[in-house]
Amino acid sequence: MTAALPDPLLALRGVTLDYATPERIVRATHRISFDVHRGERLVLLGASGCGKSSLLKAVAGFVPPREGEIVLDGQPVRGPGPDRYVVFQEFDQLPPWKTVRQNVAFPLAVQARGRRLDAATRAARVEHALQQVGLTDFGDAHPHTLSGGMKQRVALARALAMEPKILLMDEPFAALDALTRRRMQEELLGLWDRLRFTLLFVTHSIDEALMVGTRIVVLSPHPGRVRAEIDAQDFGLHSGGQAAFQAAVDRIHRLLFEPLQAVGGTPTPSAAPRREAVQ
Ligand SMILES: Nc1ncnc2c1ncn2[C@@H]1O[C@H](COP(=O)(O)OP(=O)(O)OP(=O)(O)O)[C@@H](O)[C@H]1O
Repeated sequence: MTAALPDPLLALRGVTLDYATPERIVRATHRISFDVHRGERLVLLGASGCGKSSLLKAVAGFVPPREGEIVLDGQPVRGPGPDRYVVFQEFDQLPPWKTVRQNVAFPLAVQARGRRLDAATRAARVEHALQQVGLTDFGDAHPHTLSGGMKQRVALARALAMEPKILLMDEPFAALDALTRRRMQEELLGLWDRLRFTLLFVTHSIDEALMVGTRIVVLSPHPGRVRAEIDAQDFGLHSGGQAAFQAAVDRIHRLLFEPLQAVGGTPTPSAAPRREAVQ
């Protein structure tokens, strides 16, 4: 007997996203379906323009689907909400005049205007978030005195203080040099090891997808369709030189850039995505 999978935390069902421009309708994604389970690090991987950011915005509630639905913890997504937190490339954009503690408290204070969150609860959440990311001793420091990795931890503490059900990250490390990017990935995975938050992470780097994700949804070029789902649990930051890792990179490269027939798929728009382990 096979054990039933638990209900997904996040489910996208046939999500088509369109943008109306004065000249025409731009289709960003076509009938995208995938699940994200609790504690999973799901990566959306695809070439520029395949609709990754649009999907993230739709999950965040900023772009309504043209068709299909997005369900978070059993509730249809109808707009933005505190149960989802988007971590932008903000590590260097923390207001420099605010201390670390004030930076972490800020989104919570903004959100509290619409909700009943008293000051004591907010302060407790801030301290807890600082402790979760190991920055308790730096609460009174200002961002310019911190390393890049510590700034990322501040950004994540801001998110954790909001207690969202899922963290959404859109190419957070794209603008960084290779060494810094690597350090940031280490910080992120180190925190995940301790806290096991649920992460939906967008990238166009195959290596990053394999290292950061426990599972990868590979999207075809514009408009994005699900091309394959890849199990990446066995890869991590230190898999780089391994033959199995290189084989996975090559396979995903083919999935991304070769016509569907060439990699053994069915060339219909509604083709079911391939679910495969690449090791
Ligand atoms: N506000 C908008 N108005 C019109 N078209 C848009 C808008 N936002 C995105 N698009 C179009 O939707 C498609 C998907 O864009 P999106 O930014 O989601 O792709 P992406 O995969 O995140 O790309 P990148 O990796 O370059 O950020 C593109 O063709 C883009 O031009």
